[in-house]
Amino acid sequence: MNVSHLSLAFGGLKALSDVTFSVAPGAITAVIGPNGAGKTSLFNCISGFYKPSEGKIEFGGEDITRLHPPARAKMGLARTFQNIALFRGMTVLDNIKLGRHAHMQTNVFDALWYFGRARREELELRSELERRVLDFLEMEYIRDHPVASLSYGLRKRVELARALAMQPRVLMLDEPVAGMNREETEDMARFILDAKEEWGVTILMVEHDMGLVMDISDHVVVLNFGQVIAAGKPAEIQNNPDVITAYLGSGDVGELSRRIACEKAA
Ligand SMILES: Nc1ncnc2c1ncn2[C@@H]1O[C@H](COP(=O)(O)OP(=O)(O)OP(=O)(O)O)[C@@H](O)[C@H]1O
Repeated sequence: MNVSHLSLAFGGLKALSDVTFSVAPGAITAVIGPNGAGKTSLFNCISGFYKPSEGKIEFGGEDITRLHPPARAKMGLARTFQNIALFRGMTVLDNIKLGRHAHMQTNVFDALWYFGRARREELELRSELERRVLDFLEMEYIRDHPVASLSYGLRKRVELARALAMQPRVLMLDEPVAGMNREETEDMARFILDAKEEWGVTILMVEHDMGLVMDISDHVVVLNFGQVIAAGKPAEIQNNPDVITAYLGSGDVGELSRRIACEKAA
């Protein structure tokens, strides 16, 4: 995926200015930056919820800048949300099944085309995939539990499962470990890495947890005031003076300096 010269304004406020970066296939790319830097705005432009005023987003060689979110999802762009967006009264499995709708045919001709054996085979394949996702995320034992009865960490995992069940080419994770305790964070880190390594999914994530970002990312893009101020490997980013300056005064600087101190001590 290539994002080029993307700009977005809310009235007089420039949320994004000339943002350019690439997401390498098969890698984990993280977008970081202090509060209000433009990370969520960037995610919303990429998934199609916001229309950028300038710039281009290419996905799999196609220009998707003007496509609606469902069309992008159909092309293999899946996302999770910062605040959990699940149907709380429904079971884990039913929530995961909702991911399939991105691939299901909706018009009459498509429905007729799929009628009968082909349709049944597709449904069987989907069930098999949902079973594999449940197994992969170690959630088989809660498949029939209502989402409302689950812990916060498990609910975040259901969101990941639903996105994976869309068989995405690129999975966008919006703050996947926000609000999680250490153990839940470690579990999620392992699942994200495995999604990349075992399922071959390309990952683009926004995350405040600097420890997670530095541990699992292949490439980090740093935003500040809507502009890219640095991009590179985690080790390069955490020693970049512009990044450290951008984080001064933000709540995340503590974690960043702790990481730098640990690297120096090692
Ligand atoms: N819908 C909106 N209307 C007006 N201004 C907005 C809107 N969404 C975001 N902004 C502004 O755009 C800027 C970038 O916000 P954004 O939410 O993208 O940053 P962020 O990096 O995701 O922040 P955080 O880490 O706090 O989630 C901020 O100044 C914010 O106030």
